[in-house]
Amino acid sequence: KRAPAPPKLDLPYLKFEGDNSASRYRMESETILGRGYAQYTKKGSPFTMRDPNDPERPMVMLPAKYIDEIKWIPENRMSFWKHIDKQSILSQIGGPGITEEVALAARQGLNRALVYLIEPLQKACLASYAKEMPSCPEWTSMLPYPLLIKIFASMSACAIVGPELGGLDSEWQGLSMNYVSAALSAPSIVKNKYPTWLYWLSQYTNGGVRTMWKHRARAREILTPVLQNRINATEELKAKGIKKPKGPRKYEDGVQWLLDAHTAHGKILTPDQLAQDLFVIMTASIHSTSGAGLAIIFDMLEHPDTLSDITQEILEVQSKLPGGIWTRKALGQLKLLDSFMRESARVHALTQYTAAQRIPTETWSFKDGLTIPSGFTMAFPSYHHNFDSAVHPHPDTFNAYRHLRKREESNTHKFHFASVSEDMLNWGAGRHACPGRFFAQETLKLLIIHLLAHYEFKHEAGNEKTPRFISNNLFLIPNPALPILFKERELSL
Ligand code: HEM
Repeated sequence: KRAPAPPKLDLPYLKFEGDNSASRYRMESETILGRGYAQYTKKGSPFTMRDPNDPERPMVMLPAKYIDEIKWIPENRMSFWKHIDKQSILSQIGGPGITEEVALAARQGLNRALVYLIEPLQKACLASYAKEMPSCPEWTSMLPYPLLIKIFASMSACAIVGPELGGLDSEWQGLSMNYVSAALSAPSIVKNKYPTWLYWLSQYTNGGVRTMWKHRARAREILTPVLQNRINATEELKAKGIKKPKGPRKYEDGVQWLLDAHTAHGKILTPDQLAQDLFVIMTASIHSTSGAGLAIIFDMLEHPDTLSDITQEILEVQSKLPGGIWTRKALGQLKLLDSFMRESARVHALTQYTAAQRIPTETWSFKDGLTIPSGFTMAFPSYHHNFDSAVHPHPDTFNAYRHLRKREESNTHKFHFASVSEDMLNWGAGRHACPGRFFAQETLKLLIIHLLAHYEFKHEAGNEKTPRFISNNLFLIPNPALPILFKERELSL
């Protein structure tokens, strides 16, 4: 029996004149979003357009004024995870899904421990550069994106699985990266080949999905002793009557934080659940952070005028660091670099045209009467919000000092790269606002410090017309296939 057709929405529906095909949306959805923003959102009204993840229901684009009303509504009424499921169907084919414990582990465990993690992250960053970056005494052409992925992955492994598994050539590194690429490519193949009610079959018949299940099983095996170590360490503290130790515990890593989060919710963490939770953290973090990093590099090439000031700022802070070891406080002093990173995030919206996507699980009415039936995806057009002159004066100018000036003039605690604020919706909002954003901020800074200190980089002649950014449905992705020239330099930091 067919499900009843979803209700019709009494809201303007925007589409392309003439060719209104799915492939046109893939390349040009920004045009419709831009039109809708100018005509409706900017004036405080919603509009709808095709939802690339739902052929039956359009997506509702909301003005920013509605965000406060939904940002703290619990997940079971206003779901972010259902949006992720619609987008990637991962959890329907045996892949990992976001859970309360994953969010809690990142929000509390990771963010509290971040202050202790900077030194190991710096070491992992340097070791990974030494391994992955080819020698380049002369200008040498390279693809920066795979490099960024490898370096960020090895930095995050040291934080996520800790010392036993996080090493550079560890089995975990290869396994988890292979899992993430299978998990990113398998869903679209399954979506194209199977009807929704046969998705479950893909674990037996589809090579990519089978690979995911194989990696999940192996991860379960290698995580079993690591989890036991964390359980033992927690028991030891308990036996000594220590509830909250001063300073870092024996283990401060994803395995420990997930164990803490499960315990806090009265749940037992199994090795299989641990594998899934770690994989979802990696899936959420690797390409998003590497993409933001690549966008920053492209912007540094496009707007080199502030690079000498940024390098000078790094030199000044670094010169006062004992042993050249960075701390969270010292990274926080890189205010111009931070402002540059936030400006890059403003103009490229951290790779997504929309933010704070939510699906109401029951009919939802806003205070002014706007009513959205369950199952429809609502989102905020964050990219166009970033280019609204009422939000950011002279929005078409890339101004590396923009957010630094705002910090100086109004509030030093706001407008950092990782700040969630009304002027930038990229990190989402409320209970689901990205809990990994501070980690992304600090890892990107460490990565960029090393890059600026040891390399010059420039575009290759002849590729001026190659697009720097590519639109894909509601994503804006820095071109991963654009090579850049690198050359080693001696700038002593
Ligand atoms: C530049 C890099 C990143 C970007 C652009 C990004 C972006 C986002 C966005 C837009 C959301 C949804 C927020 C909302 O709708 O309110 C989100 C959620 C999430 N992110 Fe990130 N993220 C990044 C890095 C990371 C990292 C490094 C981690 C983990 C270490 C992480 C873990 C998560 C998790 C677990 C959630 C779900 C939170 C929840 O549902 O409560 N992210 N991220």
